[in-house]
Amino acid sequence: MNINFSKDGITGLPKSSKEEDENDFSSIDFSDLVMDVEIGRGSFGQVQKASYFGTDVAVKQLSSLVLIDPDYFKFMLREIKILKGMRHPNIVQYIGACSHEGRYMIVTEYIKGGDLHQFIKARGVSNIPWTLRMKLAFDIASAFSYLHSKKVIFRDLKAKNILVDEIGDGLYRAKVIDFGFARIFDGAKDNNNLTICGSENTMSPEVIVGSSYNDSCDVYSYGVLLLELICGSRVVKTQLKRTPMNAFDMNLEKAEFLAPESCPRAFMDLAKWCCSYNPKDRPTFKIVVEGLKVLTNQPLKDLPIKGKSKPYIDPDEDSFIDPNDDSNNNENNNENDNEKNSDNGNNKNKNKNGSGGDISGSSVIIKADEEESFNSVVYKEDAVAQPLPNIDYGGQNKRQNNIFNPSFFTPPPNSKSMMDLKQQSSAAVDDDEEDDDRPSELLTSLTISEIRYANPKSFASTVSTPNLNYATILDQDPPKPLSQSASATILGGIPTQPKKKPNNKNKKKKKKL
Ligand SMILES: Nc1ncnc2c1ncn2[C@@H]1O[C@H](COP(=O)(O)OP(=O)(O)OP(=O)(O)O)[C@@H](O)[C@H]1O
Repeated sequence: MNINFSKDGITGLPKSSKEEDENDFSSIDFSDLVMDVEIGRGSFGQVQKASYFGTDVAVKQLSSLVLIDPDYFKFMLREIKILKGMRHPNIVQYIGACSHEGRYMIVTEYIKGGDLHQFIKARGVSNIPWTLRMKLAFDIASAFSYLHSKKVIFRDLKAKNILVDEIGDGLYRAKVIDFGFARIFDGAKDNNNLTICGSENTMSPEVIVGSSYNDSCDVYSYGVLLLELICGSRVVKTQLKRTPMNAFDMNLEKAEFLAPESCPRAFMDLAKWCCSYNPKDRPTFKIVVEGLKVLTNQPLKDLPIKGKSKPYIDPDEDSFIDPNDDSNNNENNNENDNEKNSDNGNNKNKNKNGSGGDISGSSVIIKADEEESFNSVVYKEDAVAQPLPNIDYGGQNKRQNNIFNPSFFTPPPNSKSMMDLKQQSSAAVDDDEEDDDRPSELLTSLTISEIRYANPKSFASTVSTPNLNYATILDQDPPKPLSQSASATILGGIPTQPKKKPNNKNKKKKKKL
């Protein structure tokens, strides 16, 4: 196995050929696994707990659809290729792979906590101490800083792909799972025409509109995740929903308004910085890690807080929200209620053994409709990458950028300045060979979430629906294929003036995928 040396030291993943990756399927003998209960289910198949020589492991089984579409196999091989090169305390540890009766499996360490989405939901975000929220944010940033240093883009960062491992009394560690969409990224060669993939809530604007993108798309998704840690997932999903009307830009003013008063100022600014519309304006994970290290090393009481929000007029709602009105104070009431009221006794994700899906002892329920927006989607973009549209906010077009190079992080003594770090981290790329990212026609006309083992009917109907793709998620009526012309359709709908109030009465029903 070759290690790729560069002038910065050892970077990149150990290289392996397709054959070597395929050979990994015999690195574990299936008969050595004692299979236990199902602990999760995703777009690619199911995950089961198992015992491997007495140690708990998680076994992700690829559905037999690999036999229909070799692209699944390609995604799985890529997951193996990337995972097996990873050694980081905040990334799930790969153990090996095997095949049995035509089913392919990836074996990783078993993480007993549930995912971050459930974690927030079960507790109510306002009950999670800021120190813990920032610690989890630090863990995730640390994992991603490592991933990006290995030239890996993850492309599907969302709360459901972060498991929260309880490592002691009240101590937690976040771990990144699910490298199904991860790929090795050669910036010079690759930043055009990468597959559009990710999850609706957290995809960066440039990915959604089919623009060229690079590893900073992960930073954007991380910013959305930070907003979930600050305001709660439901607030992000409903009140900060991004739309084609503003080119999928996040309304950071509104986010500022919705964030609880007690949120550390710097933590909020970090979330906003990561959600910068223009990828170049976002920090690198290296910078984020440095910043969060400073924040988490200080006593919470020493950190300036965000404080009361200024009055805010929501252009979407055309209504005035008074932050001093208690009924609007999400910190005191609605966050908790929002998160908990969504429980409806129908816990799709709860583990059969009571672990994983249920950290606090109380049931964790995810409504079916709520779960939809967390699904991973993939779409093949045949057209030339679209430029990221400019947005004119009528004199406020610096809205996203005015937090660039923020002064809130006080770098530790002797550390490099933020700008130095930013410049350094955009350093040379390695020359790792990577196969074409594009999936085949069959896969690309589907959302991966539709292709579930458990739902062969849905799969069959999707297969016979040509051009079902991301465009159908975007309130387009009638749904149009996101080919060259469809991209133009979406981009053409973007106003160059401040956002106008949409006519809610005539709002088209969103087509679910
Ligand atoms: N190592 C692990 N330890 C414990 N639980 C796990 C582990 N890996 C996965 N799971 C559980 O299985 C679920 C599905 O896993 P994973 O996200 O890898 O599947 P997927 O098919 O790639 O999902 P997606 O639809 O997000 O692409 C996770 O949400 C989690 O609950």
